[in-house]
Amino acid sequence: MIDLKQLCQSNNLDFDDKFYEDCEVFTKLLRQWGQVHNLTGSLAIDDINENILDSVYPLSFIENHESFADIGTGAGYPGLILAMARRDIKAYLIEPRVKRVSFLNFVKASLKLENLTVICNRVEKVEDLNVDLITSRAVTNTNLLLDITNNIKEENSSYLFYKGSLVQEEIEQAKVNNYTLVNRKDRNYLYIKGK
Ligand SMILES: C[S@@+](CC[C@H](N)C(=O)[O-])C[C@H]1O[C@@H](n2cnc3c(N)ncnc32)[C@H](O)[C@@H]1O
Repeated sequence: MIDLKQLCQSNNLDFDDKFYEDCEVFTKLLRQWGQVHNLTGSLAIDDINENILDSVYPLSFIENHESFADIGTGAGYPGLILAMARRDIKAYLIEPRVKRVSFLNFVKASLKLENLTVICNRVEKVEDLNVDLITSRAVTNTNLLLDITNNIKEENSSYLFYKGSLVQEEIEQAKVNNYTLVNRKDRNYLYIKGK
């Protein structure tokens, strides 16, 4: 089994001990809830650690943001993990499926994540929210993501989309400018800067 701290450090990421303790609680709860409810894919520890690393990896290259909203957080990747890693940033998780929202709220309460708000809705129906970073993994293509998040963006919002091999086609289709593309294994992180 690969230790999460070692995994993060070998990727030039370091967090305080509290983050790793929180990840242990998250992992335990995910494995408990995941056996009963259909929350996510693999519940193997190594896969959970890899998903945690995938979630926080962009913290090594993105700018500082005051708030972010994660679209379609599911069982927690990447938005819940980002909120655990950066308790100083206001975090919103937008997820319409009730069981997944119950799990996210249970983790929020267990870890006393005061920076976190979980919204049970589809993003296009969310009102009165504007954030300066919008994140999403495995929900829909870039063009559609930009479209359905129009109501929660600020004038200069940035975007961080966790993409796979189709990222270049998506960039062209969505006519994206001013972006950074960072690759790690099969993951392509598409960071579209608002300013
Ligand atoms: C394949 S799961 C991905 C979950 C998580 N982001 C991950 O990478 O493991 C897609 C999630 O997006 C949510 N979703 C789908 N359409 C959405 C929408 N319009 N607004 C917010 N969430 C949405 C689904 O309920 C589901 O939990």
